[in-house]
Amino acid sequence: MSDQHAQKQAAAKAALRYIEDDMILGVGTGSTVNCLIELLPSLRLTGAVASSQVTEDKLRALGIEIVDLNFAGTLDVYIDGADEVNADLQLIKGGGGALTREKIVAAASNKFVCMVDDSKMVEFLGREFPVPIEVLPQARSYVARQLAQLGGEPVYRENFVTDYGNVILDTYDLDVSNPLALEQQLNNIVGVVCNGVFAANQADILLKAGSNGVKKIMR
Ligand SMILES: O=C[C@H](O)[C@H](O)[C@H](O)COP(=O)(O)O
Repeated sequence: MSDQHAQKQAAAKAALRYIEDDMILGVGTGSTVNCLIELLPSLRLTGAVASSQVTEDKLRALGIEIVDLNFAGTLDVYIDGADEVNADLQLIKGGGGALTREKIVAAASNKFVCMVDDSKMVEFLGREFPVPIEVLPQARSYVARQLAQLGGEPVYRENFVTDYGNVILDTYDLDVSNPLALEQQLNNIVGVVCNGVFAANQADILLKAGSNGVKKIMR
């Protein structure tokens, strides 16, 4: 087992304290969340709102009831990972392509608990990891030109279709110095469904796992 995997498991274990009996839990997507999903059968959940088809399938396989967000109301807690996190608990997400459904569930939750290993912490978002942008297929080329005008370098994610039937432009070199402003600016491009900057829906609590254990950071 790699150190990094052990750290993901430690972060997932630490996240259990935010889950209460009879809760409908918002569940994210990715390898860190997969460590959490393995622990869920021992809990007494009413059900879960899944942030992707992949997560939904994993939860179902473990016998966890899937709840449609439209019938769940506001969730108490959403737990997910991230691709990059800055000191203000703003995030880049969407490496697995689930950003839109993830942002919806995060927005519909009172508390967003984010679990990461040390490697995800950055001083500046977007310097290494590109910003994933979900785009309506027909608008792909137009949106790519708009992103280039903003100084970005969009790369079409080949052989990938989102849960909503859209495509992803992984965009390098965007200026993410003001994440909230960039998030809004990207949303304003016609044809963009959602972008992977989570500034308006940043994490409330960060569980950061490192070689010395899991540190809790509050917003
Ligand atoms: O679309 C995928 C999600 O945003 C994931 O939460 C993110 O990519 C982190 O995944 P992992 O825990 O595998 O690093």
